Amino acid sequence: MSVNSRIPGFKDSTPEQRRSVLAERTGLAADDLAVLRPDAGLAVEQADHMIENVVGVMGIPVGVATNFVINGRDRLVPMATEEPSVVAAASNAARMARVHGGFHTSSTPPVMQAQVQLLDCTDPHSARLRILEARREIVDLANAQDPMLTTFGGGAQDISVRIVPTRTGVHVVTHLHVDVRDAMGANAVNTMAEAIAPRLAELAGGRPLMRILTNKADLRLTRARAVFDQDMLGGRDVVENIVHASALAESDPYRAATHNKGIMNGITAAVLATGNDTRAVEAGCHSHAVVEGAYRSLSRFEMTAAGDLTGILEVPMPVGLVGGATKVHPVAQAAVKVLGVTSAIELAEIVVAVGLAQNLAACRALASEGIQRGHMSLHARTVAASAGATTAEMDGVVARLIADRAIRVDHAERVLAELRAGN
Ligand SMILES: CC(C)(COP(=O)([O-])OP(=O)([O-])OC[C@H]1O[C@@H](n2cnc3c(N)ncnc32)[C@H](O)[C@@H]1OP(=O)([O-])[O-])[C@@H](O)C(=O)NCCC(=O)NCCSC(=O)C[C@@](C)(O)CC(=O)[O-]
Ligand SMILES: NC(=O)C1=CN([C@@H]2O[C@H](COP(=O)(O)OP(=O)(O)OC[C@H]3O[C@@H](n4cnc5c(N)ncnc54)[C@H](OP(=O)(O)O)[C@@H]3O)[C@@H](O)[C@H]2O)C=CC1
Repeated sequence: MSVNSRIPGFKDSTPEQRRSVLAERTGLAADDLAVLRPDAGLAVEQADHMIENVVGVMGIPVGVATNFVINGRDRLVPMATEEPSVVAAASNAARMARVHGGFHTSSTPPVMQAQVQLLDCTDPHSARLRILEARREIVDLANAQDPMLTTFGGGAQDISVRIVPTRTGVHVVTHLHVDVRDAMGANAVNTMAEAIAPRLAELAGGRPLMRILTNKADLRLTRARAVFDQDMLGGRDVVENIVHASALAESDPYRAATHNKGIMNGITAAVLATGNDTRAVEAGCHSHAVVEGAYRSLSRFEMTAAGDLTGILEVPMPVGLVGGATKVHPVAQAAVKVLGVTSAIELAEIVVAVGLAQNLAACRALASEGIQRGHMSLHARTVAASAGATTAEMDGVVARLIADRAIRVDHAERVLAELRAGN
């Protein structure tokens, strides 16, 4: 179903009103979104089947970013995060990209890599070639572990072998390249790694040790690109300043760390909402930011010939639609339905587009009025709640905090006391 992701005023509705607008815009039945209701969500009994020693469930806010157009299709994007202004920022940037066609994405095939570490090889360079000569045998042995994956058109495709000098000697490290289709793929490739390790050790004349995927999933890349409107950004000066901000993040690891955190604000929120492995995605993105030994920004912004701003982001994006928590967490299931995705690649491309949008919104704020106006005015609600404001008191306290330009808990407590005393 084609969605219209442009919902002006969505921000001023109540959660219940937003859920009904969401159902209407996506064509989903109310039941599909029932898990988002306050009395629903993940039950403790369900959680007890997901992790160990369960004692309860922790609720995380789930918002929906609006305005996204990705490869010509409108998307409403569920985002799970505790941080104020993140969902607003993503929606804001998507609005600025919309006028120039929104986001355009692409991906490599979903190839994950497992590593098998071999120690004590007396002739590591010859060992490497002996392993490569047995490529077909190793790939077939790996595929014998997961025949289902091959029926989906996936499975082990290739191997590569690296010689890694370490302080405990030279290690021969074999990478098994596995197309995991719509899975995130960690369990699948780890099983294959354990299965091929003995044969690799025999070929190399070494001892196998680590048999595990690498989260530096640089054969599973997803890219997003967009043009953001000069006028909506605030004019040519703002465009030029964002390019300066990008240039610093490309050259300075101190700035790059926060620039990339801004990207992950969007990526991690969308990954969490769909029940995917946020740690795997973050490890992949941050390891991908190291280029020629230096940690740099993951994205880049340039000015177009027309004076608008174009941004690109290319990162590993190991997310799945089958397996992991995605299939068992009810809210993740609802999020996947709202997204309307049917493949892991489709999900990955939406996630990376959100990361680019998040990055742009932050850089635009920083390159113009500064981050605090927007961020803190939304953070004021959290401050008011920390001071004990009820829902009925919230708007009054927030308005005073912003008017007094004092978005602090101690001031919120004073304001609350005044309001309650009838002043
Ligand atoms: C916060 C805004 C969006 C306000 O920006 P604004 O211009 O005051 O917003 P507006 O009222 O003009 O609304 C513009 C659009 O923003 C969205 N929007 C606006 N308000 C809301 C809201 N309440 N709820 C939901 N959506 C909202 C919404 O899409 C709206 O348009 P609509 O769709 O309604 O036609 C802007 O100032 C902004 O994007 N700031 C950036 C905030 C940010 O990046 N937050 C992330 C946390 S800071 C951080 O950790 C990252 C950082 C900064 O360190 C990274 C880095 O250093 O690079
Ligand atoms: N990042 C990390 O370092 C690590 C992460 N993990 C965890 O591993 C989990 C993800 O691993 P993953 O292998 O995806 O989990 P699963 O094993 O749960 O799911 C993958 C399996 O789903 C089946 N499947 C069904 N349909 C498809 C399809 N269309 N495409 C692909 N597979 C399909 C296949 O199994 P079959 O062929 O048997 O049907 C496949 O092996 C996450 O929970 C993650 O947290 C675990 C270890 C380390």
